[in-house]
Amino acid sequence: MKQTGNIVVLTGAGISAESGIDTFRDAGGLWEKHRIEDVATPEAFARNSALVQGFYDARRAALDTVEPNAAHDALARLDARWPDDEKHSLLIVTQNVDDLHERAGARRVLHMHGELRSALCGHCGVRTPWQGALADAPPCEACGAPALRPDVVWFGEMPYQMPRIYQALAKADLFVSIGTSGAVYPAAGFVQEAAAYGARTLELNLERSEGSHWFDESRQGRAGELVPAWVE
Ligand SMILES: CC(C)NC(=O)[C@H](Cc1c[nH]c2ccccc12)NC(=O)[C@H](CCCC/N=C(/NCCC(=O)O)S[C@H]1O[C@H](COP(=O)(O)OP(=O)(O)OC[C@H]2O[C@@H](n3cnc4c(N)ncnc43)[C@H](O)[C@@H]2O)[C@@H](O)[C@H]1O)NC(=O)OCc1ccccc1
Ligand SMILES: [Zn+2]
Repeated sequence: MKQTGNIVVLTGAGISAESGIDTFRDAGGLWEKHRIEDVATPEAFARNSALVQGFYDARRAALDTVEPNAAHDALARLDARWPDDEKHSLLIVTQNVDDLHERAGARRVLHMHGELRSALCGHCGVRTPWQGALADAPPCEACGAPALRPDVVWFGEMPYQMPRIYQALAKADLFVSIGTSGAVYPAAGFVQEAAAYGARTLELNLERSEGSHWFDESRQGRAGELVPAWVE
């Protein structure tokens, strides 16, 4: 059995569910209230930017009403004690656009689908930390274009930092997936990528995900219990 030195953790909406943030596909989830095509594609933004800005402004505002939960805290503890040297590394790749990993104290976090607390200029690409609404945003400070949009990856757009993610998957000894349904690519394909390079693969999820059969082991339950138990 390969010694566990290099760990990649993939998280999805399920890890933030116990903090009170809606998931996407569960009953009453975001995609029940909004059609993906209407709020999470570049075409939707071009068609009706006010609707899309409103969707993300509401989610950004909701961040002030929630706190990290025991699963975020446990990953932050792992991040604090796991070495970072030629034999050890840890990367938390999240599909989530919330800031709960960082608020729990985790540092080695990569937001592959972007962040609510950031604005992206659609004209010059400059990113600006953003707290309030974007609906009535001023023009971009860098280029003056009225083109500020949520700094999130929409369907059909390339996720962020893919080369860094594939690099980490290629050297991973252990790949752990937490709170994700495995319905959205390329994230849903990471387990196969890691397994192809010989990593052990573990799923921690409320129910078996669409890609559950790709994992060496799948544990069902709430992240708030499963993750602290796994980390300790
Ligand atoms: C719908 C799907 C079929 N479509 C795609 O995958 C598309 C198209 C596609 C690409 N490749 C393919 C291959 C096959 C088929 C389709 C495709 N992918 C794309 O468009 C991607 C971009 C996709 C990103 C879109 N943006 C998001 N988010 C940001 C915005 C926003 O947040 O609004 S996706 C968004 O939805 C996904 C939601 O999934 P989950 O997080 O898993 O949430 P979900 O609700 O589904 O599940 C929650 C799970 O938690 C569990 N759970 C619930 N409570 C708990 C609990 N308490 N504890 C534990 N578990 C729990 C539940 O049981 C459940 O299993 C996340 O990724 C999330 O970020 N871009 C792209 O492909 O670019 C080109 C490319 C790429 C690479 C190389 C070359 C070219
Ligand atoms: Zn600009």
